[in-house]
Amino acid sequence: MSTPALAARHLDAGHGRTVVVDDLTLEVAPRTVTALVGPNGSGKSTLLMTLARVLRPQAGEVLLDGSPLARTSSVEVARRLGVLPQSAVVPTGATVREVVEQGRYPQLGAWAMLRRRDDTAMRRALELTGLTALADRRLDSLSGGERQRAWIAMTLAQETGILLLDEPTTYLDVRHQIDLMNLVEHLRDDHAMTVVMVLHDLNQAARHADRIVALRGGRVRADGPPRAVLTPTVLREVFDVDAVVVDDPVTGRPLFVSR
Ligand SMILES: Nc1ncnc2c1ncn2[C@@H]1O[C@H](COP(=O)(O)OP(=O)(O)OP(=O)(O)O)[C@@H](O)[C@H]1O
Repeated sequence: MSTPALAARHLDAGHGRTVVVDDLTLEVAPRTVTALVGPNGSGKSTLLMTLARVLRPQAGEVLLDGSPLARTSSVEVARRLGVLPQSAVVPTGATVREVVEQGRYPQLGAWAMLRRRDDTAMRRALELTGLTALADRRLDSLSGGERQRAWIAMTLAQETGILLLDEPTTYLDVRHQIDLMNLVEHLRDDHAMTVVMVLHDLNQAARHADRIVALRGGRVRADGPPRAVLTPTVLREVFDVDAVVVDDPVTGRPLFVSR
């Protein structure tokens, strides 16, 4: 396998002294989409935020393109890794355009030449999230879904090779959920990006991810392609759900239906 885009080695992660993620080892191949799933409190966000260096590992290490994340500069991390956290503080008065522009800060260099690229990156991020018409609206005047799309646009404007998304479809109506999942696949296929995202919708994970990692109690309980993870046994063991798994009539991927 080529150097993993991201790797966790014997990672312990948590909050204060509480260990949430316990001795976790994981390698994420470049140009893949990985879905992290698991019950509430199983450690998905804690893991994602530790991979993003928002949280410091309690033990073990995270590698970004093979190099220790802890020894990579903050600017370099921000250039290579975009993060959409579960909740973000809405800046009072800021417009969508201003928020998305913040995504460009890590890329800003001393050369004025870069401005053109910034404009292009911002325009593209607004277009991809369907926010062009709302660019001058204040973020605090938007609906929950529009605001969520603005955060996603900010993350996209960063133009990183890796995206870590925590429940990106939260607040989105079904049309925008589909658009976002298609966008994730487009970023992988046409822009060689690596995406790790926390999802609660298992059918969405099965449909759009190459790999599903199921956590419970801070440990990996199942890991593999959707067909290997979305099984009645895993659904029972990880989620306490009694379910049947059928073939999605559109994609042929596994689709679960609870009993
Ligand atoms: N800031 C914090 N301080 C202390 N404990 C925390 C903090 N954030 C999360 N936890 C605890 O860590 C554990 C794992 O939380 P985490 O948010 O990683 O789970 P999750 O799988 O993402 O859950 P959910 O599906 O509910 O979003 C939970 O028991 C939670 O209460």
